Amino acid sequence: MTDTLARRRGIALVAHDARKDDLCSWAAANRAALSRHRLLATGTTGRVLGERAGLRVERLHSGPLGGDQQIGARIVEGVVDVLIFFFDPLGAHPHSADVQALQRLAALRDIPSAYNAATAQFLIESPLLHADIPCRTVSAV
Ligand SMILES: O=C(CO)COP(=O)(O)O
Repeated sequence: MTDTLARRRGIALVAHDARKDDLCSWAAANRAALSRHRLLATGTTGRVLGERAGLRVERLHSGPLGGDQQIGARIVEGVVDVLIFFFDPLGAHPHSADVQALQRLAALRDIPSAYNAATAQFLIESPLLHADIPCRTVSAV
């Protein structure tokens, strides 16, 4: 299938502060592939992706202010096909309950999810992203 026929997916991008450099580097390296999709992100992540990777991103609220929950709601609404969440495995966060809830919904709804660049690369290169079939196998929970 050619790129022009590639299906447009909803890709949610989130990074904790300690991982924003990693996410921006990964996103900049994959800018062409990412820009074919509908991107949404928590507030600060969306801003830095725009500034540093040149991507057009729908920005929700900042994570600690409810952005993770907004991404979770978008998952439930069915507009997120892929979650890329570079969380900080070494730090404590005041909104860790929201982070857990987002990860739980992603698991519940069978959303392909990446928590690091290695897995994100698998997802962005997956033929599933470009095929006219659902990314997930669970259609209704
Ligand atoms: O805290 C976050 C995810 O839990 C990310 O939020 P920001 O993108 O606003 O920094």
